[in-house]
Amino acid sequence: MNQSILTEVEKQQLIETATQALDKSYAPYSKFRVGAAVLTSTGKIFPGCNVENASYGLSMCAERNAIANAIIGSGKDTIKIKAIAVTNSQKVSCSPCGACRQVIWEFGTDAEVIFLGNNGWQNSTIRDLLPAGFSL
Ligand SMILES: O=c1ccn([C@H]2C[C@H](O)[C@@H](CO)O2)c(=O)[nH]1
Ligand SMILES: [Zn+2]
Repeated sequence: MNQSILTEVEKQQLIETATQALDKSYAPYSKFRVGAAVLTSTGKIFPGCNVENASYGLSMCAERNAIANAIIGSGKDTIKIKAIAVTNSQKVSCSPCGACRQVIWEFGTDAEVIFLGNNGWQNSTIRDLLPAGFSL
């Protein structure tokens, strides 16, 4: 468990936004609803949910949809991810998948990652989850 760089209010708002995003999830195939929320360095929070497809491999994770939403909603060339929270409808331990870790890394090598672990909310960093992430 890492020390959080967020205020308690920021953390609760991020978790609340990720939890609300669960209701928007489109997951008729796996029935595994995922909600995520990105906190940018400007202090704004953006939600995302997983969106599946009948062609299963085209399904998109909640984390990457939240990042896309943050980019669209930020109106700047790029964003900096301060933190990302992720939760799921089954309340099982679930950290971002490998693809999402690399995409988080792209927009915040110091990002905090808050996810539902085995014993409730767990704090980590993208550096811990993705050692030696790829950058150009
Ligand atoms: O971190 C994760 C892991 C899985 N999923 C989605 C993809 C798919 O729709 C469903 C089951 O894998 O969960 C996410 O959104 N984020
Ligand atoms: Zn993913």
